[in-house]
Amino acid sequence: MLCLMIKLNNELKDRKLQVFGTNHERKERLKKFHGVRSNGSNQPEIKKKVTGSKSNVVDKIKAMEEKRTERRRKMEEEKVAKREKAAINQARGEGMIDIDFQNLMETSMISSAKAYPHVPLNYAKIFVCVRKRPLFKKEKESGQIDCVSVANPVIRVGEPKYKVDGITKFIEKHDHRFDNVFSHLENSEDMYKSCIRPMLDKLFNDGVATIFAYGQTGSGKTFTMVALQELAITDIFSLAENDYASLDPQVSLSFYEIYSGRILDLLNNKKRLQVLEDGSNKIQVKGLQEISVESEEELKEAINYANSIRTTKATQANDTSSRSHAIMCINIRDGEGSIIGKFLMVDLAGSERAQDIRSNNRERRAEGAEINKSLLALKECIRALDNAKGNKEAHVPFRASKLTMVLRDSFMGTKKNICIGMLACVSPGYSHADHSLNTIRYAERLKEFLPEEEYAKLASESGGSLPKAPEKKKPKAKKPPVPKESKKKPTKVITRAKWGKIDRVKYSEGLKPSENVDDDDGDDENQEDLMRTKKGELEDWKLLKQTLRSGGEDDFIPMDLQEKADMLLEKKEELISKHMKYIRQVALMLKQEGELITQVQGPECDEENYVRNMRKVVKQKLKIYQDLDKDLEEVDQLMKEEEEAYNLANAK
Ligand SMILES: Nc1ncnc2c1ncn2[C@@H]1O[C@H](COP(=O)(O)OP(=O)(O)OP(=O)(O)O)[C@@H](O)[C@H]1O
Repeated sequence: MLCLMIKLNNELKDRKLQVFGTNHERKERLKKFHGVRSNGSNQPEIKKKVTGSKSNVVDKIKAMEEKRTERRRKMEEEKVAKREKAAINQARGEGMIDIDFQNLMETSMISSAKAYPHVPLNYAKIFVCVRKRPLFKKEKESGQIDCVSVANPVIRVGEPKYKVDGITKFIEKHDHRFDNVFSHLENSEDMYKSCIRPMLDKLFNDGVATIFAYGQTGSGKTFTMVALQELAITDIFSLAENDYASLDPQVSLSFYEIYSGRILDLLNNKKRLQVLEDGSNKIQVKGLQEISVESEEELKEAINYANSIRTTKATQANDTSSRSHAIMCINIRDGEGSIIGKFLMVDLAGSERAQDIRSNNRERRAEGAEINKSLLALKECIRALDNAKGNKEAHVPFRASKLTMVLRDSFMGTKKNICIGMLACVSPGYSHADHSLNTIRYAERLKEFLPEEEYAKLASESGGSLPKAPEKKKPKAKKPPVPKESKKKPTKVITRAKWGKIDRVKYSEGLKPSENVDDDDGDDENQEDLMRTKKGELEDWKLLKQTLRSGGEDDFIPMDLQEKADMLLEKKEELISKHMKYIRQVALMLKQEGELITQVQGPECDEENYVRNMRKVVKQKLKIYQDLDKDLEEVDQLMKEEEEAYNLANAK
């Protein structure tokens, strides 16, 4: 053992190796020096290992380099493709578009191959359609991308978004199904054929057909309504003169707008009207003019005129943005003058105006609050009607807003054939995606839609086809017609329109339109109706708020602000009408004062009479101004409260 150790030590020393450790360790050290593996083989174990790993690393590096080159090649290709696309966009006159989003959007569009033919909408009492307007040149120039695609009855909004990393772009797709949807390639005639034409027979058969156009400013509501009106008028006259000639139908028109809670007659110098509910629960727009028309041209001219004087304001989206709800009502009366059918087309104010309730301008806030309330009320009325499934006892909260109040007959009148159509209009630009989605969601909540299989069956039975022709450019809107006063042929005007029989008054050139209307101020019966109307409005609005709250739909509405804005608007209206009444009274008193002065300065010089009567006048005036001051103080206080509610809502 010792000998072995000495031998091993010597060998180790000869080879300049270290001599510590056990004999086994010494032997291993020597073996290692001679390149002998511990299993006894002569294979250079370690050497091989080193050589193997080196080749792996080289392979890996090579693969990585290849990948990098491929990645660079792809990036370069993408850059070139982007440059090419940008050049194409530029050549088309389109602005600086985000090419990534443009590419993503193009691959996210719904395929029109999936589209069903449009279904004629006489199968439903309530129908809801969506129309997408084309992207305008100036929108393309400003870098807008089309984010809306259509495959009837589905509409898809692609919402451009960033992932949480804040860099990666993606498109969130939102698909929604309706009764019919129309792409920008389809024109108003396509829409008319399936949506409006099927309901016109109802107008001659104890029916009320009401069409609404809903959507954001500039989405094409007025464009659609005007085109549909023109087409409908031609057919209404054709039906009246041919199919239903035996009824001796008479066509008449009324046209008014609701702006900031005020009802203004568009056929009578925007005269302010009142909506009142009488003792027998009939809703009347007091003093509304109804013009009896003899021909298609006369009707179109009157409608053009009314459309041209609507309350509008230029916005970024639209040169003439409507701030009011416009209600066109064509009445069909039989030879006796009784109404046999009504056709209403309601061009609603821009839906995003409802958000003006948060504006920093009080007037805009008041407009916004009113629009908000009326659009919510409209939604609830249509929904209630859909849920009622024909149950006449079901409560429809039509009194909740002026808009729904004047449309009572559209929801629950005595007519047999009621039909409601909602045409939701959307703008295609991606910066409007939010608004387009809001419009679509509003429209979607109005009714329950047919399951896809049933729709498919209906569509295949209808035999309709999907028109693809690009929309022809419509001629510019006609100039407002010559005011009625200077028209050569006098038109018949019907005052005090009633739902039943009417009394006709010849419209003469010398007569100012306002002279046709009664002034009901100070009328006791009127006051009673007014109180009833206000009470009904408050009750239904309260009910509507409860419904919204229970459905979790009031989260986004600053209800306190809405309440205060409503109260302020109401009080302001009351104040102004009182003030006007006082001015008339004071004017009478001034006349009386003048007479008293003349008398006291005259030869009779009855001073006692002068003093006695002047004191009466002064007392009356003091009372009037005290009353006025009280109302002014209330309005002042409400303005402060409304301002506080606004600050609170915006602080949330
Ligand atoms: N389908 C369409 N095809 C071609 N042009 C359209 C279409 N829809 C709308 N337009 C054009 O878009 C512009 C805005 O349309 P329109 O006035 O109808 O919008 P709106 O929704 O009524 O807006 P507002 O609520 O502000 O009144 C108009 O110049 C109109 O001619």
